[in-house]
Amino acid sequence: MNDILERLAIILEERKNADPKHSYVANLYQAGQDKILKKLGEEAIETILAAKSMERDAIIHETADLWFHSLVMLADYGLRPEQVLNELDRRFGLSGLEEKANRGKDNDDG
Ligand SMILES: N=c1c2ncn([C@@H]3O[C@H](COP(=O)(O)OP(=O)(O)OP(=O)(O)O)[C@@H](O)[C@H]3O)c2ncn1[C@@H]1O[C@H](COP(=O)(O)O)[C@@H](O)[C@H]1O
Repeated sequence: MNDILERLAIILEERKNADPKHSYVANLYQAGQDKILKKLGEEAIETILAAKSMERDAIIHETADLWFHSLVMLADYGLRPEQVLNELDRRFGLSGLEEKANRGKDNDDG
């Protein structure tokens, strides 16, 4: 399995001590949480627009930007991609419909 998410996470940690003049990621950290979240929102919108355009290369490019900025957001919060992958792994095989129905039961109980 490709380990690019983990390799990127290591770089993103290192960039916490890098010079913003020489690093896009260090620049984002310096600009702060609101800037990181703004970029994440922009990339989400650009991904949607690419999907609407139905241009496959654009969809891949914009989704990569979205995933990358999600990793920056996670790193900013001290979280690692492995934790998200573990959550997806935990959900694997559990139907979204089933999960939603169980959520309803939990609400009825409480
Ligand atoms: N994967 C990426 C990556 N994907 C996208 N980007 C940058 O994310 C930005 C996307 O912003 P936009 O497309 O909105 O373009 P923009 O107009 O330049 O952005 P703004 O001026 O609006 O902020 C661009 O500057 C891209 O270069 C990335 N920058 C870095 N990485 C990885 O992060 C590592 C560390 O990067 P540095 O910290 O710059 O060394 C690199 O070695 C790469 O592996």
